[in-house]
Amino acid sequence: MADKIKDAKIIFVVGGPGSGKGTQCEKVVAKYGYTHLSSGDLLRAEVASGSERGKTLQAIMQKGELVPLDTVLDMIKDAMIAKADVSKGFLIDGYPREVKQGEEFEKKIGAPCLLLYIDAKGETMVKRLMKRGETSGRADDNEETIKKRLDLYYKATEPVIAFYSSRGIVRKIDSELPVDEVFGHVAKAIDGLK
Ligand SMILES: Nc1ncnc2c1ncn2[C@@H]1O[C@H](COP(=O)(O)OP(=O)(O)O)[C@@H](O)[C@H]1O
Ligand SMILES: Nc1ncnc2c1ncn2[C@H]1C[C@H](O)[C@@H](COP(=O)(O)OP(=O)(O)O)O1
Ligand SMILES: [Mg+2]
Repeated sequence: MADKIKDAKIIFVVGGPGSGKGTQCEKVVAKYGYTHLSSGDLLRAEVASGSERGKTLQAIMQKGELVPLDTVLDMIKDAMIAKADVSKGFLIDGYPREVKQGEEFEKKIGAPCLLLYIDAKGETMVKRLMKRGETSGRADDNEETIKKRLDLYYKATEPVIAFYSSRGIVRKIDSELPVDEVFGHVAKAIDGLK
């Protein structure tokens, strides 16, 4: 596994709920042709399959909690293996959500060359998620769950940024700006990779 993807770039995309991770990843795919793997999308696909495991996952996500590490890491790993031969780069969106997830990813898969830290104010994220909730159909885009997701983000996920900062691979992106301007900064960070 590590062999198969050793030439592909691995980029972690980290930020609070509603910060704009998915929006920026879509644009990176369009411009650079990287493979976008969103942990949340992979989990929602499992829920949509109607499997027993999906039912368990749905209950956790509806509460705004994190699903077990092994479940989400296995899903990402399988998805990476499926694309390993054709992919020049992987955008890992929504993972790691806690330091332990980053450590396990590196043990089982490999090291990231860049962490895009998509940064928006708490109040901005809440506003965007409430708006997204009008049409997303997502069980977690409601006021009560949004609050829990934000709390968990500050508690569990922000330390991830500090952890990788010491390695010098974090690029902080101001996601308060209009989408295309945010993308300008994202593209600069990616163009800076060798
Ligand atoms: N820079 C931005 N300015 C305004 N709205 C944005 C911006 N980035 C994302 N959004 C909107 O905010 C919502 C959440 O974005 P999304 O990409 O789904 O975030 P995440 O994947 O981080 O939860 C979406 O409705 C999206 O259209
Ligand atoms: N890496 C991960 N570890 C544990 N749970 C995760 C996870 N990624 C996603 N989940 C679960 C819990 C999240 O609240 C839910 C939705 O995730 P998401 O789609 O990445 O949200 P968003 O894009 O709004 O930040 O799925
Ligand atoms: Mg998303």
